[in-house]
Amino acid sequence: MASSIIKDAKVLMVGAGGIGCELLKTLALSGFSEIHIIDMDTIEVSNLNRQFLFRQSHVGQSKAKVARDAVLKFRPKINITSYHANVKDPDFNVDFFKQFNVVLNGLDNLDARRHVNRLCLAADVPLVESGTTGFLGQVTVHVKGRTECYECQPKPAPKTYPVCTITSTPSKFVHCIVWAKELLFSKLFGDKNQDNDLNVRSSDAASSSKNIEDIFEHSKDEDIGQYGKKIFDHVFGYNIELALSNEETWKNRNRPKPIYSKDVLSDELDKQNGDLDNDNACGDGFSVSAMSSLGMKNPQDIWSLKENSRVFLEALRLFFTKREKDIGNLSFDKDDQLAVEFVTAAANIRAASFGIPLHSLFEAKGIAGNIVHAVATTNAVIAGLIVIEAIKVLKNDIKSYRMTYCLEHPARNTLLMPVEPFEPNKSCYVCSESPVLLEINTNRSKLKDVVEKIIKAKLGMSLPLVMNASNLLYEAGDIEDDMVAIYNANLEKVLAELPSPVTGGTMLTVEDFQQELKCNINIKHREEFDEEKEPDGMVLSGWTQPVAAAENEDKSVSNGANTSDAPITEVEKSENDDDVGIISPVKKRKLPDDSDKSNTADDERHHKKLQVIDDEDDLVMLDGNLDGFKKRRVS
Ligand SMILES: Nc1ncnc2c1ncn2[C@@H]1O[C@H](COP(=O)(O)OP(=O)(O)OP(=O)(O)O)[C@@H](O)[C@H]1O
Ligand SMILES: [Zn+2]
Repeated sequence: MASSIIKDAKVLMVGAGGIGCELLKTLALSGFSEIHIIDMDTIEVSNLNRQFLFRQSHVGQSKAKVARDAVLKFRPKINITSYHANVKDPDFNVDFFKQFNVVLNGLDNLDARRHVNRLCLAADVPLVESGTTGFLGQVTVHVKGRTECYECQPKPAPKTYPVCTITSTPSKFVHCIVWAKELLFSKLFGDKNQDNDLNVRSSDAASSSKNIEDIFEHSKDEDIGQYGKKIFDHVFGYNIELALSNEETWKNRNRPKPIYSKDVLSDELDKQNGDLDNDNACGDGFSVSAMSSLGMKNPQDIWSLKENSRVFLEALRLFFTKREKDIGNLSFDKDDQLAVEFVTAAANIRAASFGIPLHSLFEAKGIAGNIVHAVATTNAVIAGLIVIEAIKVLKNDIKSYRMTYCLEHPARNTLLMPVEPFEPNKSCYVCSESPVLLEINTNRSKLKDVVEKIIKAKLGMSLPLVMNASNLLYEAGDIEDDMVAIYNANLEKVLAELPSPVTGGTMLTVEDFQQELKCNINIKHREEFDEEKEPDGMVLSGWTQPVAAAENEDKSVSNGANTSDAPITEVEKSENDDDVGIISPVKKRKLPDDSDKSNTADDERHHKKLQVIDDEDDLVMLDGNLDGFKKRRVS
């Protein structure tokens, strides 16, 4: 029988996807009887394999509503209110949040998570946050003033690669994918005005950039088969030869092998690549497919170099014959079959050239689309943990709160790793009152840089307003010229008044129109910056910088990485050989050492050897030889 704490609780769930479906079911079966659920999406066929409250007949309908109806069928007496809406809608404001005892997130992106975190802080409602990526998952508890908020630890930027690794010295398949998707694909089918580093290395040789442009340009009367081979030979043959001519580069590396179309496709040089007579069979729009036109069926097959070359040329031909109107506007989309085929083939040919193992279309698509396939069981485990933490929160049982990590490679039979939550980060720009400190050379830096680099990129404020006392210094959006002039004059005045060198400082207040967030930035003037360490000529502190281990954390926190614009070389966690199951929480959120004898009786209980405890306080205990930890845990 459910206790009254559970029965009387009013709960808000955000997200009715993979985690959300499991969570709604578990809440209902655990005795919760007042549940509100927000989800902005409609049901897609691809959701049905794991979002078990949905059926084929529901495709196209609101997730929140269908989830509600499905659960009411087996728990007809409880109240479930569904909202088919974005949680960022202004209707869901601080007052809306205040009516709930706890908020439970089952989201898939950083942006919405941050938004809910900030609203929970503003409304002073506890948040149980969650995420899964394949076999990995975690549940964390965030209670204002007691534990870290969701943003106390900065989320690391997506992994990026140096441009030269991508353009000249790939060593992993993922580098070839980035090259194929961000450089070659964009060059051929994307916006011609965009900068593109495709020829970065070859352009320092004799060839002028004019010539290079000409090569990629397709003139109307040029035979498309010939054009395809010309591109092929240029990027896989000529460019590689050019790169090889720089001996320095290859001193400690394996030399790549140039590949020309005539070598790979010698026996069919004059044969038409695809089956032209059968053109109608390969569809229109997103359904156009080089694989089907070439009679290739299994996306899990690893194609030979020859097959990749045929797919490359056929996909290119199909783009120019069937998708002509898209050319110039395309950016890579993992749901665009022809784009995935082209990128797979191009990445594989490049991989062959550099002696890197080839991959199937299925694998390449996962890497290119940063997809980690969802695992229904992980979602179910995580949903169960969310409910356990929610109950502790409702009981105000602070000592028992746990952040729990679901591991991919359980060590010593430990699938779940509970960790005590940490205290709020005193210099968190979201939940703490203390201002962020920004040091810049105020004679050189423009407010625009500050807004772009710090406020947008680091603080994640998208439509900011920057004030100095009551003077408006910056406002995002379309602003009249005379207003801009006034802002600039205000800014100059502020900067001119700044003491130099660093003393005092000036407080700017930043507000975000969209997210109910305000942040104070204390600006101080500084003359010199270390160009290597501080290339932006500005330093933001009073806010914990990402730590080395954060890279791994990204893997566990994900379930939808940052939705913000990614840099060109962005690549994320889907690459297999990086996914070796090292879970950062072990590194970052260190568990208490066995020798940490300052334990209370309660702590002692948590240091026992591995065992499963069937009371609701904890699931699995760890023994561990883990170093001491710096941050203080909530006690
Ligand atoms: N800002 C938002 N407001 C409301 N709901 C959101 C918001 N952002 C994400 N969601 C919802 O969170 C859910 C996340 O679920 P999940 O991670 O299973 O993703 P999915 O879109 O269902 O599946 P997949 O991305 O794997 O195809 C989705 O149903 C999505 O609509
Ligand atoms: Zn915080």
